[in-house]
Amino acid sequence: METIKVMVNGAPGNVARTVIRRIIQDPRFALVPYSLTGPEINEKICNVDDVAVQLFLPEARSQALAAVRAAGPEVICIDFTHPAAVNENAEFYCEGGLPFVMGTTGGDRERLMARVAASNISAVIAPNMAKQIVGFQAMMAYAAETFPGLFAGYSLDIRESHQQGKADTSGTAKAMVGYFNRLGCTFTEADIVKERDPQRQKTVWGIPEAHLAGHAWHTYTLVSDDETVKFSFTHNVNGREVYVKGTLDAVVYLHCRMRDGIRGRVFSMIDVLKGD
Ligand SMILES: NC(=O)C1=CN([C@@H]2O[C@H](COP(=O)(O)OP(=O)(O)OC[C@H]3O[C@@H](n4cnc5c(N)ncnc54)[C@H](OP(=O)(O)O)[C@@H]3O)[C@@H](O)[C@H]2O)C=CC1
Ligand SMILES: O=C(O)C1=N[C@H](C(=O)O)C[C@H](O)C1
Repeated sequence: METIKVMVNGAPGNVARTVIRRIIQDPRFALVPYSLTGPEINEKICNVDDVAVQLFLPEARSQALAAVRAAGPEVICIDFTHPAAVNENAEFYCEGGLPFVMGTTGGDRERLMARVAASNISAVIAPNMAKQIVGFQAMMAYAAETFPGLFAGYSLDIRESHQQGKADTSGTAKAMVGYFNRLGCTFTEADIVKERDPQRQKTVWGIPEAHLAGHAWHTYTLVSDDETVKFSFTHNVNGREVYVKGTLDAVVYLHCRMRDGIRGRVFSMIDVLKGD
């Protein structure tokens, strides 16, 4: 069986390390043991189980590219880094001819899409790789397309809680705003209520102490104008494992699309889930 070569960027960050650990164990993949890292990182190596991953600071991207090229052709990159790195990293992938799965949220998303469209590679870009949440997004997309204005007149409340270090508002919640708008709700991304205080997360939200450092809780609540009807949708994730399977599915999907000769295309996780 042919293995897919994969570079994971964002080590020693939480999601990157979790993804690396699974890739090492999965015979479908061969880890390219290099990782773009953040400006605050002093270590040169990130050890994951018995594999040493060499870290490259943002200013050492050209050395990283040379190392990746030496690993052979057709390397796919996975990006779980930082919102501030999204566009620069996308530039690195597009210039380097490296198809990529972008799990990192934030950055200038329009510029990100346009850069891929103008490039010689394709990418999977999605704010959430958890397949069951992607399925929920697909349901929302169907409802928005099929029943526009269904919830006109309803008030909407969106609340999300993540670990204290999360730099941006939930990308998943932002994506949901678009569906709710098409369903008739007046709401902007700025209206999303975000929680980053561990004390409140524990006492008000009931988030288990063990997961204060890594969780993603979201609730969307709709109430009719006369307050006689209420809908509530919740997805609460503890830990990081749920994102890994979807991410690896995305790598396989992207590998196949590149083999099909498709270039300059941005795929979503809904595309990956459908497997079209
Ligand atoms: N799509 C999805 O399903 C999911 C997406 N995410 C997203 O993934 C991203 C990472 O999340 P998480 O692992 O929890 O975050 P962490 O903060 O744990 O890890 C991010 C890592 O990226 C590093 N980094 C910062 N700048 C750069 C850069 N220029 N190039 C490479 N690496 C850099 C950070 O280093 P430093 O300490 O120096 O900043 C840190 O080590 C976030 O945007 C998050 O929202 C998370 C979970 C699921
Ligand atoms: O930072 C996180 O943890 C997560 N980020 C993504 C987002 O911003 O939506 C996905 C999930 O919520 C976890």
